[in-house]
Amino acid sequence: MAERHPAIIQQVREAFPYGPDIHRSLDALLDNCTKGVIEPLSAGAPDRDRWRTWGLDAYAGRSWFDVPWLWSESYFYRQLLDAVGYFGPGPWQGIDPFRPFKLAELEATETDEELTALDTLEGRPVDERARALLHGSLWGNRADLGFRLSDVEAEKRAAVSGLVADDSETLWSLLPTADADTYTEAGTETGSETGTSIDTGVGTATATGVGTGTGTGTGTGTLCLVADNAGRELIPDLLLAAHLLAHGRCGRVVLHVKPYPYYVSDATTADVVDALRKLTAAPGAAAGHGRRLWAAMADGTLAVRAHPFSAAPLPYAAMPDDLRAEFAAASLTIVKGDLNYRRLVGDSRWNPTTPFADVTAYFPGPVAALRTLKSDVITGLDAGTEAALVAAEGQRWRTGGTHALIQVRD
Ligand SMILES: O=P(O)(O)OC[C@H]1O[C@](O)(CO)[C@@H](O)[C@@H]1O
Repeated sequence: MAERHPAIIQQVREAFPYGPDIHRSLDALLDNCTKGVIEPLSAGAPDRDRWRTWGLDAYAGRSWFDVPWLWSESYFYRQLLDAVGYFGPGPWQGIDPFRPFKLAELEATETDEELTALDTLEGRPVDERARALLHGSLWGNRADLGFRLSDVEAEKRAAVSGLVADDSETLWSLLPTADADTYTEAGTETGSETGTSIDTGVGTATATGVGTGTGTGTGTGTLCLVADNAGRELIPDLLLAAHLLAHGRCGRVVLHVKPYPYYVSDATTADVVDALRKLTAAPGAAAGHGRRLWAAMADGTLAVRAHPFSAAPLPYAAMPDDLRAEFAAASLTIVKGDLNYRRLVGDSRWNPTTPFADVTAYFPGPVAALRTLKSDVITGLDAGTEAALVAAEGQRWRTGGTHALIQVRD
């Protein structure tokens, strides 16, 4: 925090032609978050009461370094938005201070290369495509601009492809195909699926509302996908969603994004729009997926939610009743990324062999975590895996962003 938050303030300051008032507010925030104490929100702040119930009354007056890390980080982003006039009123209202960085990534050569790689996936057996898209979504989590700010070497370090935990078979079992006769997970395709591409069209999936998910194999259940970063993570998330809908593995996808810019690159509704526009404008297979996702938004089979709790400084165990009801009704909730993992299992230094099922027992329905490891929090490892990681790397495997996991509690 001592290094990353000043660096973020500097980058935002340089990215926009802000006027003197905003520069002064940024100066004040820099001073406050490095040397000062947590200050309450102004009386007129629309979310003041919410933050008070989230702990502001208890933490105001304390050093930023003296309260839970998750809380401090979340409040920093909230205060940064205040400093740049995001909550208005005024000319900078609603202007995402991280947008230039997100757009640069969306336009990067690497993003285009990843989209081109989709073409080679077309025509591959459907189970291979499903696995590739799941792994694309998983490893897309390396694309995290906030993390890279304080760890510039992160992107250059090679990913270790063997996962530290892999419950993907359980994940697939929670997303059964609509017609089990045409496709088996083992990779044998029979009947109409043989040789077809992903282009089967999302419209074939039955639209259902949140609350009708059953996970019984009808392919009509709801998948909640709790997104993390925009750009190079959100695009593969959307492509995975397109595949699951097209193959009747769920009838509806609800994409949970942040209600406002957060942790630099976290996805908001505007970023979903940018990602879909990027897909539809791309050459090759990507455009078709983009168009079908666009149509899925129109017919409701793909929905976006921006719940205030998605940017709360609290663990998911403290989720409000309406969100709990949504997750309870879903066939599966996929939770993306490192921060969401910290919120899912609790932001604690767990013994790494603590069962994932135990720490997520409170979650109201089946839940899967797809995450690259960027913080000390880890659960659900078997003792042999942990010992091998420690022998090879000391404790660096926990935070380097080179390892990944798929963990599921059904
Ligand atoms: O985008 P992700 O995967 O949630 O990563 C964010 C994580 O990176 C960090 O910035 C790195 O420590 C953490 O604050 C946070 O858990």
